[in-house]
Amino acid sequence: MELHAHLNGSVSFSTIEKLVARKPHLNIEHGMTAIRSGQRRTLDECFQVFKVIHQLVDTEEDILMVAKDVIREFAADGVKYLELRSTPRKEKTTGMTKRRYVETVIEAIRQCKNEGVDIEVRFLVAVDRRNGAEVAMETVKLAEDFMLSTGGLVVGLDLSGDPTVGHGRDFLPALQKAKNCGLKLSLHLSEVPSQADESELLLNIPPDRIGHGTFLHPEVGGSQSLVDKVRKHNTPLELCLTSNVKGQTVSSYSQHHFLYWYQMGHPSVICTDDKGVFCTDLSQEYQLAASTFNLSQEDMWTLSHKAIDCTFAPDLQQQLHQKWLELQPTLFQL
Ligand SMILES: CNc1ncnc2c1ncn2[C@@H]1O[C@H](COP(=O)(O)O)[C@@H](O)[C@H]1O
Ligand SMILES: [Zn+2]
Repeated sequence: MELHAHLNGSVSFSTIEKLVARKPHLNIEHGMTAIRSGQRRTLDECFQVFKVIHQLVDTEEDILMVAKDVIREFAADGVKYLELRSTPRKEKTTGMTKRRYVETVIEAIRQCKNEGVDIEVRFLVAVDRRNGAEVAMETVKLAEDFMLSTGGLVVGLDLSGDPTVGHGRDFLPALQKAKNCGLKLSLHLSEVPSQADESELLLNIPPDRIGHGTFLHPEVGGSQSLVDKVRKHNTPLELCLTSNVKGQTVSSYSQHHFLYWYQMGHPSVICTDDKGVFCTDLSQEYQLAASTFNLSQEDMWTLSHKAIDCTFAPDLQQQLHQKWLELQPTLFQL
C-alpha cells in the first residue's frame, strides 16, 4: 500500500536516463536529480532537485512515460495499491496545459491497467503552496472536474510544496471547497518546526490524511492539543522515513516520529514520498522501519494490512482485503 508518492519525485534512475537522452542540451547529470545513500540535503536543496526534474519532464510524452514507468516500478516492488499525486503544470514552451497534464497521467493509469500491470492506481491532484491561493482554487476546480469525469480515478487533493513558503490560512477556502465537493484531503502538515498555528488551523477542516506530521507532538515543539485533534478524528499519518532523514527534518532513523504514533496505536502508513529523489522504494522503507524499531514480519504485515483502511478508494477496500488474505500464505507462515 503506497499512499504518499509525488510523481516527479518518484522518477527512477533509468527513466531519468531516458529523459536526459531526450534533452541532452540541458546538461543534466544524475547527481542533480537524486540524493544517494549517506547523502543529506536541506529541505530547501531538495526543492531545487524538483526544479531540475521539472525541466526534464515538460511535455505530454514525458509525463506519459514517467507516469507509466513509476506505476510499473511500484508494481514490480509488490505494491498492489498506489495513490499517486502530482501538481498540474503548464509549460508555455511545449504547449502542455494543466488539463492535458492531468489527462496524460490518467491515460498512463489506464494504459497500465490495460497492459495488465498488477496494481490499482488512484490520483490526487496536488496544490503547490508556492503558487498561492488563487492557483489553489483553480486546481480544486480542475480536480473536481476530473473526479467527476474519470469514473473515480481522481480521488483527492494534496497540499504540498515548500512548507516554508506561504501560510495554510491562505488555502483554507480552496481546501474547504475541495472537501465540500467530495475530494479527499491529504495535507502536508508540520513537516518543518514552528508550524503549530498553521497545523491547528488546517486540522480543524479536518483533513482525511496527514503527510509527515513530523512536528505535531509536544516533544518536538508541537502540542498536546494538535495530537488530540489528530486522535479525535483518527486521521491517518503518511510517514516517510528516508525522505525525512535525507531532508534533515529528522536527525536519524531511530528518532523518527513513526515510533511515537505507532506505539500509540494510531493509524500510521509507511510511504516513500519521492522514491527517485531519495533513492528508495517501499520495500526498503518497510525494511528500515522493521530494523530500526525492531518490528517482526507479523508487525510489518499488519502495518501494510491496516493501510487498506486509510485509502481514498473505499470501493476497492474489500477487494484489497481479499488480496491480502490470499497473499499472506504465499509470503510467510505467521
Ligand atoms: C520532501 N518533502 C516534500 N514536502 C513537500 N512537498 C513535496 C515534498 N516532496 C515532493 N513535494 C512536492 O512534489 C513536487 C514534485 O512532484 P510533482 O511535480 O508534483 O509530481 C514538488 O515540486 C513539491 O511540490
Ligand atoms: Zn510529500
